[in-house]
Amino acid sequence: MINRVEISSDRIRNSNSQNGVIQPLLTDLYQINMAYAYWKSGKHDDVAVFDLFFRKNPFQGEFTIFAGLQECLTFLQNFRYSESDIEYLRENMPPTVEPEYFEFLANLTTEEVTVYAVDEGKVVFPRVPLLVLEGPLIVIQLLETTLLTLVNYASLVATNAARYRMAAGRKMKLLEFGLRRAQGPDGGLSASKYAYLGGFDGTSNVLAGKLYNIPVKGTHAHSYISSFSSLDDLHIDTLKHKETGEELSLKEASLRWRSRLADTLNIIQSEASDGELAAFISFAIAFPCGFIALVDTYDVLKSGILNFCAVALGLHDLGYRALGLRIDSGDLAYLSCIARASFTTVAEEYELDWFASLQIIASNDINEDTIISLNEQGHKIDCFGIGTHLVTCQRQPALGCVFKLVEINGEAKIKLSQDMEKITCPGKKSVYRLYGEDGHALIDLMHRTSEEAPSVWEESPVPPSIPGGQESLCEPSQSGTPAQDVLAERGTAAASP
Ligand SMILES: Nc1ncnc2c1ncn2[C@@H]1O[C@H](COP(=O)(O)OP(=O)(O)OP(=O)(O)O)[C@@H](O)[C@H]1O
Ligand SMILES: O=P(O)(O)OC[C@H]1O[C@H](OP(=O)(O)OP(=O)(O)O)[C@H](O)[C@@H]1O
Ligand SMILES: O=C(O)c1cccnc1
Ligand SMILES: [Mg+2]
Repeated sequence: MINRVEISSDRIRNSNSQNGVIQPLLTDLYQINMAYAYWKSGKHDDVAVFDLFFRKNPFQGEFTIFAGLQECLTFLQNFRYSESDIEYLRENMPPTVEPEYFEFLANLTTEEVTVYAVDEGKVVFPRVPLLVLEGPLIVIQLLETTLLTLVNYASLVATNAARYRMAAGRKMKLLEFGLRRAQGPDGGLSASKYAYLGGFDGTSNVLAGKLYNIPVKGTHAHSYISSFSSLDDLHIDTLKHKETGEELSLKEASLRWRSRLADTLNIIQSEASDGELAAFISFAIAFPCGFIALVDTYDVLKSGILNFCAVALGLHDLGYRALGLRIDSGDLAYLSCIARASFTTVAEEYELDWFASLQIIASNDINEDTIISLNEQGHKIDCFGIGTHLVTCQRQPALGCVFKLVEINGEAKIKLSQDMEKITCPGKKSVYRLYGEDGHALIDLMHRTSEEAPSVWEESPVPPSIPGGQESLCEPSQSGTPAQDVLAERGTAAASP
């Protein structure tokens, strides 16, 4: 399950450019101090093995999605202190530090480091190493903080996104809207990237779309609606018919439809906002093939739905189909049901089947519990736009991945603690995800690399009832239930999380 990966593989060379702040000085000072002390005490040639792992699943959940690997490998491949880095360290470390140390740092690369890793995007469990680094102690020590910062938030957001996906179901469209609320520009970019990895369909973050090839999507804000006060604010109200090219008034068409629809939908036309209608018409003229309207600026039931349907039908007269609407406040379950019922009524009344399946997007402080609650109540939403709680990981703001020394010069090392949770599993380990005959994953089995690999169809001494095999993770395995690789060879579908 945890395989050797090439730091300089094609997938790294071909990967998109890395955020400029990911560089060797993006670390804690104590790493560079330790490296000096190692160097000074002649530990240049010591070979170390470090495990990167977490102790507890986030969000009081049962799983974690591993993310950030590609960024780690790119970082390792490019690892090199620049001249200005060295200059900075020279000026900021104590004057007693020997000048030769800075020469040593200037020539440091990760060439002698071997990386073993779980595939990015896999489901992972506590205590199982996600990354194992083997190589010169000094170099690996210098990598700790950066690797942790690359994996911790990435995996947390990917896990959060996967949980939202599980709550919302496969069919629901999920858009990430979090940039404005993220922990700074960097957090915003990472959130967009790893929410997509965790199962979202797209992002509103344009730079993330460009850098990471994520679909970018967007509607409009309340400011667009409230910038129009009346129909007089419409400077342009015509649009070319999609097929004939004839220039026709979308305003006239929408107004005609609004009068008819007021009867059809039983809404008092005079209570609907003309400013909102003007905003919808102008937005539809700008995006006739992609018209989505935000309908809650004034009143969803008295104004937004009526104005949206009027412009959608006006657009239809001109040969275009609207896409849908977005609701950003109020009771999202109730309002979505009313919106859908209105679409169905219009579809039936005017024999326009497609109108019944217009998209309903909901947003506004949505979190996992909101989605679960909406499902229980029943709703007609097709797409959630989710920002704040997704990117800030409301329920748990950090994942606790750690990076621990487990072997030095072939000798296993342990960290003891009064706190049982903090005791490390010593030694270089291999990890096997064991699958049952039906293709479902049973446990992750971890043992010393020097021990024999588990073999197919041989009984495991590990009780299968232990979830994730976690309590037995430090025990050596003599044999095992069918292993993933062998099942794959036999053509059995291995459970891929
Ligand atoms: N039917 C529902 N069931 C459960 N939660 C809902 C439902 N409808 C909306 N929510 C959630 O309830 C909260 C409503 O928040 P709040 O009262 O601050 O917003 P609002 O008054 O509707 O709109 P705003 O203050 O943004 O104009 C949001 O988190 C929203 O996602
Ligand atoms: O609610 P989130 O999950 O963070 O999703 C993003 C929010 O950002 C936008 O408005 P913004 O919150 O800026 O303004 P608002 O308070 O008027 O909704 C949008 O309309 C959403 O409400
Ligand atoms: O496109 C949207 O509707 C959007 C984008 C960011 C934040 N809120 C909404
Ligand atoms: Mg909001």
